[in-house]
Amino acid sequence: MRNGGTAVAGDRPGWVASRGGALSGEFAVPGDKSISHRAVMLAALADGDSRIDGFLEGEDTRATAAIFAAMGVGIEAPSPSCRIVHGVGIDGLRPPAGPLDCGNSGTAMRLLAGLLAGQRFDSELVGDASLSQRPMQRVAAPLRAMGAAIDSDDGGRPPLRITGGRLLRGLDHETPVASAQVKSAMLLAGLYAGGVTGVREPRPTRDYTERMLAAFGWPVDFAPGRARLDGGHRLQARDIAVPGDFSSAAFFIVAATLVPGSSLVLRSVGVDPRRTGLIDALRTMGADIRELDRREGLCGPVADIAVRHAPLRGIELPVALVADMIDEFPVFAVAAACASGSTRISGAAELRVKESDRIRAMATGLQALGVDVRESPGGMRVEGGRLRSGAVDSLGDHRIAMAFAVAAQLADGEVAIDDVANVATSFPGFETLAQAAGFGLRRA
Ligand SMILES: O=C(O)C1=C[C@@H](OP(=O)(O)O)[C@@H](O)[C@H](O)C1
Ligand SMILES: C=C(OP(=O)(O)O)C(=O)O
Repeated sequence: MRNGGTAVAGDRPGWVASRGGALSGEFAVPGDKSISHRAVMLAALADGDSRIDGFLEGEDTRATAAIFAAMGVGIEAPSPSCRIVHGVGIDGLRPPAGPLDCGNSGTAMRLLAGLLAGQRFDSELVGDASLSQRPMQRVAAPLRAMGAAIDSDDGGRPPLRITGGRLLRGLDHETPVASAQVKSAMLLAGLYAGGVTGVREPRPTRDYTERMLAAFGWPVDFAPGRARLDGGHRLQARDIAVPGDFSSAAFFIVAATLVPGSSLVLRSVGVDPRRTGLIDALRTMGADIRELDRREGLCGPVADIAVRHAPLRGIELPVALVADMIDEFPVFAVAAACASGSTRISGAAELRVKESDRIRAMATGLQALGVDVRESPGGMRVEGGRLRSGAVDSLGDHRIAMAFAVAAQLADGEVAIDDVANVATSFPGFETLAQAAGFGLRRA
């Protein structure tokens, strides 16, 4: 992790990626990032010990675990991807000795802003260079309306300084952007608030916070696009099995779809509809993707995903799918670049405030590989065609780096991808898994 925005020389490892061959194999991707963050948070605040299996050993989720350890929560790691969390109870967190470092993770910072607003002690949330540029006003403003004291810089960016000991009151809030992070921040503050906290969203987003709070015994009333809870309850420890992260599986789903002769099975992936808009989009374009052995999990259905190569044709992406594939646009842009005809993405301006400006990063990188791409404020138009060799900058964004590793599997020559260290924030072991599946990929 690069702390406090101080990237040091030699801290920009890169890849050289090129056509491998048909992709094959049956394997699992690491645990879901969103669920792993929430599992640590709720288990920390619960009464009793919780075991988390399938925990994502990524830098983002390890940062969250380290933050709770810094607030007095005992967390054991008996084996990789397993955590035993000794919950301290809803009011049991202790004041941290210094700033709490969220690293690269917007989810950690925004959810913790809500949770820490309700504590009796002061705290400060900091992040790396990328996170320090991301908008926090979207959580700070409604939390202040609940009575929280949160200080940021003039532009509403981190660090966030939170004054403890405030009496919070419930708020009925309509979020202007569809954001599970904003909704979750409100709900976590609502645990400590008097009265009812309600959130309504312009489009439904992932409801993991709601489902998991309910599973830990806190009464929550929720349906797609809305959630309500009141303060004054307690959380009971429980075990959590984290499914594979659909957003990590997405790189293999697109790669196997695009590379002729490919056939892959990805085991035990979370396929909740609020996450799988990419499957709907790719199927409309002609993809051959099947869900096998679908079973119910705590956070929605889990399935094995079978993908075979199929030629794609461009589409006008329905805006209704945007929130359900919000983290998949980098790799979706690659699918669009390899489809026949043009693909139009709109209504996705949120992509500009992720780990990088993902519209700009994908448009620039694809143009460097000879693709005809035109940016718009809320998306882009991509003309499908051949990809040639070239050099692209991931801008330190994990999903941009992995998306271009996929693009290289279709390119006419080598693709040099700069600044890939942050792949470890969400997908530790990507390189090894990708090589084993047949990717042409090596360290620069
Ligand atoms: O709640 C979550 O775990 C997440 C919500 C999404 O962010 P927004 O809430 O900003 O859309 C997503 O992009 C992020 O990777 C994880
Ligand atoms: C946007 C992402 O994560 P976060 O907001 O937690 O940094 C992501 O993983 O693509």
